[in-house]
Amino acid sequence: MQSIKRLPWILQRTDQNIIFSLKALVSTTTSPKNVQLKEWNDIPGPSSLPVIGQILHFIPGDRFVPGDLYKPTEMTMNDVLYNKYGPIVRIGGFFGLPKMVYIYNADMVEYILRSEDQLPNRPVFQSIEYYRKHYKKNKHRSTTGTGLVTDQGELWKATRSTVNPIMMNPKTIKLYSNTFDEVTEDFITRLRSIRRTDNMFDNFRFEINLWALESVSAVILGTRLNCFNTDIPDDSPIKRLVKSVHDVFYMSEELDLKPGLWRFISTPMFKKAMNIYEEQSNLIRYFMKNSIENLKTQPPKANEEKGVLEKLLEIDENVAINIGRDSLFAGIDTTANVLISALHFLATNQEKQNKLREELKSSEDNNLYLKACIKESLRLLPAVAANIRKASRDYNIMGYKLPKDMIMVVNHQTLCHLEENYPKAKEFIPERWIVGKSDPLHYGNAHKFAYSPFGFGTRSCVGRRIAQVEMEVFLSKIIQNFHIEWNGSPPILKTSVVNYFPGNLNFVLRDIAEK
Ligand code: HEM
Repeated sequence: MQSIKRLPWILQRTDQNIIFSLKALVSTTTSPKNVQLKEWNDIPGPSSLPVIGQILHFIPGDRFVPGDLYKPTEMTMNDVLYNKYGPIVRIGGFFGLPKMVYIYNADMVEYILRSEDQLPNRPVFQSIEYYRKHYKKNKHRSTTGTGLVTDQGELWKATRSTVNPIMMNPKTIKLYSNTFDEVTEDFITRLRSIRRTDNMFDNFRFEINLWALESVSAVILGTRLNCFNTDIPDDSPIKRLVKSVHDVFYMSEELDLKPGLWRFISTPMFKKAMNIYEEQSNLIRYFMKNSIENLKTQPPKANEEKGVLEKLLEIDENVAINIGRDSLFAGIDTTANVLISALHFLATNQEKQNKLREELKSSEDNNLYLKACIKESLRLLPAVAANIRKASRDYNIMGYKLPKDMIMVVNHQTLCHLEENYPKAKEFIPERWIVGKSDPLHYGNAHKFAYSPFGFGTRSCVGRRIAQVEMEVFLSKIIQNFHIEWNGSPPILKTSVVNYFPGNLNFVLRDIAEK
């Protein structure tokens, strides 16, 4: 039954209207008017067979089956696509995977992102959107706003304009600097208490995720969750939530970014995903409810600037809950994974690590090198490899006609790895963010749309300022307390909804005093 009910929703989604600025429509053309535009099918891309489409590229390969997009290891899937097919690649249109174009040309990226900046439609989390809006067993199903991650159009705009002045306000976010300091100091105490005799950890990733949850919830829930207590059982809401963030990203990748029939029938993967989304939704509601109740029982603070949750609650409790849900989903693995990659780059570039430590020891308080290390980590390994938009009109891109509703994946990770944008592109060189214009390494020599780790424009990351302060505090305290090394073979990058290094994280953390 579910299959019959779900299909009209998908058709309905493709109808969703986006108001598009006529100015953008007429202002840019990308090929002369008299040239006959080619169709989507003509775009280069992995070979396709009748009925099964490109599926053979997505399954393990051997000499009869290409399999080149099945968990590529040496290169990310984006690098494989760019190297094989060039700056525009056709993917999808089979087995429920919608027709998409992947774009690796910075001028085109700029053109698309600027054109789609009125009411940008980012159709990434379709299975989560389905859960939030349509899944019958969802106890808190809403027919009105479901959050920034899953709403589109005017509904999205209404929430975003409510939230922007609060979450994007540097003064409000600065209020949390001391809290982030305390969180990170407590984290360091925990690291010391659980560190093995070889100065390594059983599950470093989980520890950083706990730190990320503790930090972001200090803002979003207005309270400390005390994630670092050593006696928290494995089935506690805190540990279940951290696990669920990873599980939700994993399920979303399986359903939303890969071929699959869940859009038509209830596959086992679909059922599993709905249970996982439900678990996360319940957990976040549990934390939100506790925080809201606590706030209501506290006496009003005289002359004190109100925090994010208080401000949101004054406007609308539903918006506060939706933002809480999105932030605890989008603000944990992202921040944690960027910091893991920053630590890895610093561990494998000891002279840069020492330089950073020297800066932190000095009396300079602008921390230019610290900020440069974070930018460089985001360049080499952004948490999210690409930004995604659904076309609000027909496009003419590099001689191809991309019809309205086409999903356009505009990549920045691959653009950041090109020498034409960043000389010595594969090397970790934080200095490129500091040196003057005359230096060939100067970041400003790159196309300005090569680097956009937090997205673009009105739909860019709403947690960016929070993440920025969190990451600076984390990295500065860790580097001042520990000498970081990496023990073992280099990690392999997994490109998913969020990039990460799967498997064990072999960091060695020695106390600075020991060195
Ligand atoms: C280093 C950490 C982070 C990175 C790299 C990152 C990156 C991104 C990117 C690329 C987008 C999509 C932007 C677009 O489509 O143009 C996004 C959206 C979003 N992020 Fe982040 N993010 C980070 C941390 C956070 C944090 C800490 C929070 C919450 C406190 C957060 C909440 C969100 C939300 C709610 C959206 C959806 C915004 C909308 O659609 O209006 N993110 N993020």
